[in-house]
Amino acid sequence: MQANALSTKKLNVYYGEKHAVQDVSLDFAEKQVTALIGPSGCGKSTFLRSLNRMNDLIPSCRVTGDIWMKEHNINGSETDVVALRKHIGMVFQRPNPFHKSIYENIAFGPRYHGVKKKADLDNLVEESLRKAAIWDETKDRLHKSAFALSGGQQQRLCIARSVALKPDIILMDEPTSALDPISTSRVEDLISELKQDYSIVIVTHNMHQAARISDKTAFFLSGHVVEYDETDKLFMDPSQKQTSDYISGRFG
Ligand SMILES: Nc1ncnc2c1ncn2[C@@H]1O[C@H](COP(=O)(O)OP(=O)(O)OP(=O)(O)O)[C@@H](O)[C@H]1O
Repeated sequence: MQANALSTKKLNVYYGEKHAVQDVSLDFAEKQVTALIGPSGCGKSTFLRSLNRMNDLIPSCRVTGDIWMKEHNINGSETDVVALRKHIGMVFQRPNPFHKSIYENIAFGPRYHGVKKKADLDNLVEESLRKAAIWDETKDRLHKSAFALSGGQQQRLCIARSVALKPDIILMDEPTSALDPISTSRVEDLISELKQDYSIVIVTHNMHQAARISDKTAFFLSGHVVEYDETDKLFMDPSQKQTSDYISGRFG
């Protein structure tokens, strides 16, 4: 049986009185892509952001329940969230490179975490850009601004920035929704390659995308998980009527 990279047990998320995520228990297998789908406002992003404690940054937000990474429950006050986010990286909907050079976008995080030698940083920059399939497009302009890259290239740079910290898990919140079809296809190919080394959890509104790139899919509705299964099974033979109504476009 495949080991889990991360598991939630009865995870609940509240914004003040609003109960946005309700009793969600999910296991994310190592080196697999798991897609979170569901209509707007059903709690996918809120759930995703809980997994690396990004919701801590929202004052009204409260998260209860367990998030297990190996034998550690990371949803506790003793968790060092900066160190945690090194293990669980995040890529956002809109590419958000730093106002720095391509090289510095990658080197910044590892340097902060203690990699000081230039040769080590050079290697890490190249390795990360290669892993994110953007080395060939950037190798001759590493010291130019990241903002000179196209949107699709910036998103692959952001993935490289995440990879440079050698995470175990990469969370992606609609990473292609701001991209054109060709850039989307490149990022999808990249996700399929990255799963050889990383466990990936991706929120997507695009059901074709979920079907193309994920191994497992969770269907969220009104803060609950209605169904969680192998992607092929969930799309071809869902066990819940709400799932079949959603994937056939009857609502959402
Ligand atoms: N910072 C916040 N403060 C208060 N309520 C919030 C906040 N962020 C999200 N919510 C509410 O929590 C619920 C879940 O939102 P969330 O963004 O997680 O849904 P989603 O499924 O990711 O939606 P979408 O697909 O539109 O991004 C919604 O009702 C939303 O209005």
